[in-house]
Amino acid sequence: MDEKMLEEESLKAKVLIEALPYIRYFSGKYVVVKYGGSAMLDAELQKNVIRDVALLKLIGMKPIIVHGGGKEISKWVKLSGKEPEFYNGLRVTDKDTMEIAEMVLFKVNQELVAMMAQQGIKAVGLSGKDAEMMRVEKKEVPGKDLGYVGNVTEVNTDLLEALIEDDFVPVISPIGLGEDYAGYNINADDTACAIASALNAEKLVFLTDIEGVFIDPEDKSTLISEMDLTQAHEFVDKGVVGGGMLPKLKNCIEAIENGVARVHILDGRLDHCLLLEFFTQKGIGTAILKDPIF
Ligand SMILES: Nc1ncnc2c1ncn2[C@@H]1O[C@H](COP(=O)(O)OP(=O)(O)O)[C@@H](O)[C@H]1O
Ligand SMILES: CC(=O)N[C@@H](CCC(=O)OP(=O)(O)O)C(=O)O
Repeated sequence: MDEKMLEEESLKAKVLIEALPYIRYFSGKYVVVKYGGSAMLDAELQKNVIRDVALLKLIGMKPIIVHGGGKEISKWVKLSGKEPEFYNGLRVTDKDTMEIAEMVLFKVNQELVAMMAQQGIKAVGLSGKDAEMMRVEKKEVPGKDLGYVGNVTEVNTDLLEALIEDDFVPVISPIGLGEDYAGYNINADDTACAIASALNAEKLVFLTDIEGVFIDPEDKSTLISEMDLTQAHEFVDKGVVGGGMLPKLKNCIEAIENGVARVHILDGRLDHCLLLEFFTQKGIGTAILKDPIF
């Protein structure tokens, strides 16, 4: 080996050593990864994300994937001749749209399951209907009927825990079982928050299409790398965050208040974002933590 090669190999060894305390800490713990549709840009990127999740599993963590697919659902709604409609970030879901959403989410789910298999990991695709895992009530908002949109009322973790105990990785789609036993469309961030809370997960990671939470999204120097609950509440109340980031940050707060130890918002378009977040001292994106940061 020449000197340059030796230097490169030694750098790899250093990376592994830096990862050691994190591997030890997270081993055996539940980590929920919310993989949003906006971060599923192409097959190569999806493969990288899935490979990272496979690695987390192989070194002893208990990962659970909750996926979205909003963009893909909108594509198929348009192909059916309708215009997708959203109200406060939630899809207005009539019966036909629900049928499309269930078909599309099943397809996305099974693609992710197959990609996990390609990495040698046994993954199982589930929706909230399986074993009544996620029960929902119809979401009521003043002045608008959202149709088949659900609020999670109960998560039954028995099936999840049994699967994980048997070494399977659950891949969950954001569909819940209604009081009328029909399928309901749930926002995927809400789904991830509900699952992570019910499992008391050590970590919940949102993979999205922006580097993290910004004070001003137009000014990249204003990225917040860590915030505590007080700051997160302030950001929501003072309207610092808007768009899709607002419900996401509210979910982060709810997850922490429900016992999830740490929540992260990362740019899922960045290659190996999960590894960079889990195994480096500085991490990437925005971390929301329970206790004040000194
Ligand atoms: N202060 C902010 N910091 C970061 N993102 C913000 C902020 N305010 C609004 N946003 C918007 O929130 C979006 C992320 O939410 P969303 O599109 O719902 O993601 P996903 O589809 O992954 O769930 C970003 O692309 C950005 O345009
Ligand atoms: C009620 C509601 O809005 N449901 C979402 C579910 C999918 C989702 O949230 O996907 P992303 O994470 O990719 O946005 C929808 O129909 O788009």
